[in-house]
Amino acid sequence: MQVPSGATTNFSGMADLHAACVDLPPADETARMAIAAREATLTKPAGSLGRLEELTAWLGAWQGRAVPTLERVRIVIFAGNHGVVRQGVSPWPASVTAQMVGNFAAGGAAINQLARVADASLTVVPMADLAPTEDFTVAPAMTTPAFLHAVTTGYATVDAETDLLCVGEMGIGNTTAAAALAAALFGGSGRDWAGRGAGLDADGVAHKAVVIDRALAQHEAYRDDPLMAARIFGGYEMAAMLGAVLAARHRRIPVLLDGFVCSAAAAPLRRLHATGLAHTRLSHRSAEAAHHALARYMGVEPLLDLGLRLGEASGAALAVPLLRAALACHTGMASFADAGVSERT
Ligand SMILES: O=C(O)c1ccc[n+]([C@@H]2O[C@H](COP(=O)([O-])O)[C@@H](O)[C@H]2O)c1
Ligand SMILES: Cc1cc2nc[nH]c2cc1C
Repeated sequence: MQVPSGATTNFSGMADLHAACVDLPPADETARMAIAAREATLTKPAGSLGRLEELTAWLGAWQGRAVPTLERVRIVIFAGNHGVVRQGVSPWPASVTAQMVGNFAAGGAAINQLARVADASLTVVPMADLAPTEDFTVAPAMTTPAFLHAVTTGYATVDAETDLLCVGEMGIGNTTAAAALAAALFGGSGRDWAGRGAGLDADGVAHKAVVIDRALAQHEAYRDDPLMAARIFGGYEMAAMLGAVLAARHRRIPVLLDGFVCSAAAAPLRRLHATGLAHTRLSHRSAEAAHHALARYMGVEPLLDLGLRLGEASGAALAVPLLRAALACHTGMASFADAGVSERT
């Protein structure tokens, strides 16, 4: 694991953060056009590598390179605990969050194996010493300073020398936070957004939906304010993911989002700006039932659909070899002219 770099951006107020979320740099369209031009010369029918072609162009457009690279792939996992766990919304005790952070450090988690396969570095950032947020059925999950501090921490974790960032999380109870945040951002009730999380049964999911409905009724301030919604219903690790995805945008680093929780954490950027998540791709569709709807609201199409419901950036890590394959084709294939292959009539 690597030690995160120190803070370079400090969001001192919600207005500061809001400004950073709406004043966003665009991709490098010259690089995108150069990649499309080379793609058209390669020995295959135009478009026959499907979404792989678009992925190469996306990588290069955000890296600002006509020849994209995947030398420095970094996975960052943020961990946090949730006060709403006391409402009985998870089948696991909150202590598992810290225990899994220990497991990440010891190399024993799924993500340690997947990061190695992806040839990616892995950084784990425990948030707020793993103290829980407030129970958001009673009070906002975070105070404004605590929320901004968590966003700033996530922002500072992103190393500018990164070719691709994979973002993920660990936090018992956070599928409830993600579901409540999704409802706050896109509408609907607890029933629409509550799912099995880390293994609830049907009765548990029904109870989780009631808890979410109570929380939505408790708060008003989130309406039409996506950042306020993230403060009220999110968590420290979710705020940090928001900060990391935002930092990547300002540094023009392409991002692979992970599952349901990661998507909900990043979703305020989509609500605040039509192209707020253009530098990201959704790595997979989680088995969490509402991820399908959330992806649709966010206007993103998952790359993989493997029935994963783990979190900890596992889906993002699994999509890295797919990007490496796309890039290998783009950089390694011969052109029609070089290979002496006839072009179509
Ligand atoms: O992000 C997802 O798609 C996802 C789906 C199901 C479970 N999780 C993980 O499970 C934990 C949260 O589950 P729960 O039931 O305690 O809310 C948390 O550590 C997440 O990383 C994550
Ligand atoms: C064991 C365990 C591992 C996890 N990894 C991410 N979320 C998790 C939740 C649990 C319960």
